[in-house]
Amino acid sequence: MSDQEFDFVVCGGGSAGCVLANRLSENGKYTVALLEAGGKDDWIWFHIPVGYLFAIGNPRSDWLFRTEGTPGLNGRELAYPRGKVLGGSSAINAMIYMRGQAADYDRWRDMGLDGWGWDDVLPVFKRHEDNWRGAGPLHGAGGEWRIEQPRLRWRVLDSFIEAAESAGIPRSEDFNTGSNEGCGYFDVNQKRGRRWSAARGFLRPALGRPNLTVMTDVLVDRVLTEAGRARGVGILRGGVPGTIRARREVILSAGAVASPAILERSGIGDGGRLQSLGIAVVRDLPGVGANLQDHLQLRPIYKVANVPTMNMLYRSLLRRGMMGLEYLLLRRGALTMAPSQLGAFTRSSDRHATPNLQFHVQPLSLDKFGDAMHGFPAITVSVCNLRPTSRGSVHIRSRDARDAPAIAPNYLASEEDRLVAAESIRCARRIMHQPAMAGYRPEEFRPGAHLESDADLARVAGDIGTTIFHPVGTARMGAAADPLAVLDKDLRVFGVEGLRVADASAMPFITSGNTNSPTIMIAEKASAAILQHAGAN
Ligand SMILES: Cc1cc2nc3c(=O)[nH]c(=O)nc-3n(C[C@H](O)[C@H](O)[C@H](O)COP(=O)(O)OP(=O)(O)OC[C@H]3O[C@@H](n4cnc5c(N)ncnc54)[C@H](O)[C@@H]3O)c2cc1C
Repeated sequence: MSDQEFDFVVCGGGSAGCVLANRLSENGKYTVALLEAGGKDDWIWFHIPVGYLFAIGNPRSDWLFRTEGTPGLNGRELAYPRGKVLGGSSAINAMIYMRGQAADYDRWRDMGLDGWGWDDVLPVFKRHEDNWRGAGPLHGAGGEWRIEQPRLRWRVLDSFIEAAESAGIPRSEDFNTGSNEGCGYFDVNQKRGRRWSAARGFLRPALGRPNLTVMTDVLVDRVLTEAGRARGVGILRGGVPGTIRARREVILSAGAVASPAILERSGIGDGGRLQSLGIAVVRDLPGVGANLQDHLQLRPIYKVANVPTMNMLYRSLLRRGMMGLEYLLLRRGALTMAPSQLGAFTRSSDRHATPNLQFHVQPLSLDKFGDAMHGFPAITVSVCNLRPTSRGSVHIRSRDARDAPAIAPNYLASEEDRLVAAESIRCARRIMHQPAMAGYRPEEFRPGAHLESDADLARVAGDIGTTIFHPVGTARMGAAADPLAVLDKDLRVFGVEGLRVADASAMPFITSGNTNSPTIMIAEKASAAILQHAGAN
């Protein structure tokens, strides 16, 4: 392939990459290439919300990564889904709109990252928002990122809100105010019953611009550097090597699994590790691929009676037909359903100043996503520790871009995380034992009411825990003196000119909630910093 040259080369067309492609091409002054390893989002299940059921675990849409065996999960390996298509993980995710807590961003600011406090990022969230509430002090309207209320309610979930209230968790009308404490239905990234991915929201409006080139089925191998400066990228297109040159900057937005892998293949990472793979060291940055954080969801399942759940509705062919018809005619009903509709945020103990648990309550149950639903009526009261203290890693196994990296999430490695796991199962039980649920005769199917001690609950957490799909932190921002920092506050890779990482990898600490919209905010701030720098040069 002959060399092509652009001002900016954006690697990865996911949540962050779609925002970067839009913003960097907006003023028409610069040429931009967006390189995506997956294909176009031209499959119906990228747009009908329940499509995640078919997209996760499917090579058409998912990288099909697997984790290493994890000691805290009693040796289990997990499927680790990541979107592989324009829109990235936002094309297959659960669509929950969540910013996190004000305290998350204030913590980033307080570690020396000026410009990342809640007061700094709130205007960024608002600017691209098109919230069903309209514009106000906390929300924006008219932007690219559409946010709606779910189009379906369930009696059993309404009762759960009442139960949470009597267990001391107040009702929440809005999880995105800076405090997400409370219980209520999640807002979702949908528009009139269709998924609203980053490709839909940010990329599609920019596609007609003559200065934006989108290339799909292009695997970025590594960043090409000359004298400490990024000059372009080496790619594989249909297995054929090629080069795309960057006049100004290369921006990695391949996500928290792939961005650190591209850095390592480029000679940017822990020097010793790179040398052992025969890779020449361009910059010794031991934080590359370290600091992996993710939310581990524990999935207590309760059998229930006297109330509809998806398990039973889905078994009936007639009901399924009706669901299809309802969607076609009204864009309503079960096909618009995000997997988790109801949320609750609370504290597992007084040790925490703000909620450290998030519940995702689902009117269905299954052994794991991809499996059939159980043949009995049940709900799942999934709960995760929002601020885990365990840290994992993502590292390449070889120099070959086609080899999947080794993902070691290291869940439940710390005593604190095991304690929170035990507390969170008890918290689920406390809510399910409230009078509002009594009419459904809830019966704990998993993990099992006989397990009560901290040690037993922590062990069984390892049996029922799985990812809630939020890996972050593998090329994190930090102060220059911080030995594990990879990026400065403007997302520039330390010691390599013309190279930034702008995606979920950049988070120093995981946000207390779902990570898609925080990643989109990061991409907005990266775009502003890149344009400012370009304007000054
Ligand atoms: C199943 C699932 C459910 C989730 N549910 C929610 C939710 O409800 N709400 C929420 O807020 N968050 C959710 N998340 C998390 C959220 O979607 C991610 O945090 C977010 O999408 C991360 O954005 P990103 O830009 O960092 O990476 P991604 O969106 O994953 O984008 C990375 C892109 O880079 C491409 N790429 C990777 N390697 C290369 C390469 N070498 N060359 C070229 N391209 C490459 C990928 O194909 C992909 O398109 C979920 C995630 C998943 C997977």
